[in-house]
Amino acid sequence: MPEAARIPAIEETTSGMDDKALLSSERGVGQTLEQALARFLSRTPVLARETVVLGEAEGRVAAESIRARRAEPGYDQATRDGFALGPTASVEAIEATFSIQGEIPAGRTDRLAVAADTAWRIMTGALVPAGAVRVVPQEDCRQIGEEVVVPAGSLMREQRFIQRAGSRIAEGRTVAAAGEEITGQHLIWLAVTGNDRIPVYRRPVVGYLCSGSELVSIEESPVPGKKVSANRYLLHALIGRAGAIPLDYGIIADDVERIGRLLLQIGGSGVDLIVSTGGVGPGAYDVFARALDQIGGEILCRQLAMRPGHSLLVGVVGRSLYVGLPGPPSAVSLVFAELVVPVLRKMNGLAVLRHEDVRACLESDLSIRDSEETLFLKEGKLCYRDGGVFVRLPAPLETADCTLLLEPGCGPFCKGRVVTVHRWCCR
Ligand SMILES: Nc1nc2c(c(=O)[nH]1)N[C@H]1C(S)=C(S)[C@@H](COP(=O)(O)OP(=O)(O)OC[C@H]3O[C@@H](n4cnc5c(N)ncnc54)[C@H](O)[C@@H]3O)O[C@H]1N2
Ligand code: MOO
Repeated sequence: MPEAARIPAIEETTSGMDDKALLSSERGVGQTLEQALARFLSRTPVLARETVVLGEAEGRVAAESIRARRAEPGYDQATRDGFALGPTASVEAIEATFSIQGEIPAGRTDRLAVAADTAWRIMTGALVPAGAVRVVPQEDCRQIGEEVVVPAGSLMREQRFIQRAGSRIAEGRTVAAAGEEITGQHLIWLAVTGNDRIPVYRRPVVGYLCSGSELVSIEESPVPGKKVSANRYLLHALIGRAGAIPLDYGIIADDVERIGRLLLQIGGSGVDLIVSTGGVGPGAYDVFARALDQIGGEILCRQLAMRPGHSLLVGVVGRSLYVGLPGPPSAVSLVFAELVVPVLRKMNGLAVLRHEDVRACLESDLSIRDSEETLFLKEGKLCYRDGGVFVRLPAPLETADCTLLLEPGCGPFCKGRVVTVHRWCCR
């Protein structure tokens, strides 16, 4: 278990708020998503750096700008199987004849040269001999014994089928920028430019638990009144896709003392973030806020001016950040995407924390109560046609791919309205 990072002291601006807003914001009640996220991020540390071997770098975030230690390609290489030609005076003629000096397969390293009116048979990726003017693909010429006949058109073609040393990546050029996620393409560029040890940020470790006395594990057949903890699987996937390491702390009953003890145990174990689902609602079973109070945890936000997310808790337990998500699985995925993903992106060291805003046209009317205070989040399904971006609610059992953000005071949300959408990416 990694040593937990120190959580920064809170530092935020409260200017521009009236007394009532200030009071409620201090208690963390009724904040907007933006305020809650700013407060959460202000307490989120960027994790420590470590070095990984290139084979393990995919999906990690570069902790500094990584430069080409050598140029790519490292030598002038042929990009076709064919003939590397020396200069010839007979470009004006219909064709020119070159005598073949030998063959250069890929991997041959001796320094060769090509004289005027001669050619080397050459393979794709092989070192081009000094003095070569161009490579002509084999299908464009005729080999007759020890000679090759090349038509004039091929001798004048703009494309020379030689990739010069350093023409793709010059030595010293940035291959991956600090704060950028290392992708499969970066692996190619890093490998060819001699980068085998990659400085990255440590991945966040996220402990998760699901609360609810109605929850059972998948091995059990639930009797009426009980249900399988689907959030267990959802959270595992969401955390992993956000570039973090998920640790399952199981199902826990709605019991303040037991929850408090478990939170203390997880908070003391060095995880970076604790995520729970359920037990943050308004009723008598609002157990997490009470547990946090009992164990001396800090509450940063609760009950956002947002649905889902009206029931929600953000806080600090020991040296771990904590977020208590609402119980319904659809609320879990929406609030996770909007509030938790940016926090994990910051811990991971990513330069860009937020989802990309997409403007999309509603495909049908949405029956959402018009509200002056509440932001409504809905799962959406994007589609692209006729050069436009459209969004609709997913059909039952259809997977969603975005969050629809229905801003307060902007309704009614009728067919044809353009709304903001956050497309879900891997992190
Ligand atoms: N009088 C009011 N009641 C409720 C309100 C309200 O404003 N006034 N808000 C509702 C909303 S919205 C939500 S969200 C919930 C929040 O309550 P909790 O966070 O305590 O969530 P639970 O009651 O524990 O669960 C809600 C729902 O989700 C199911 N659930 C919980 N955990 C899981 C799991 N791991 N896997 C699958 N499903 C789970 C749970 O059984 C409930 O059906 O409060 C509303 N009530
Ligand atoms: O509080 Mo609920 O989170 O609106 O789904």
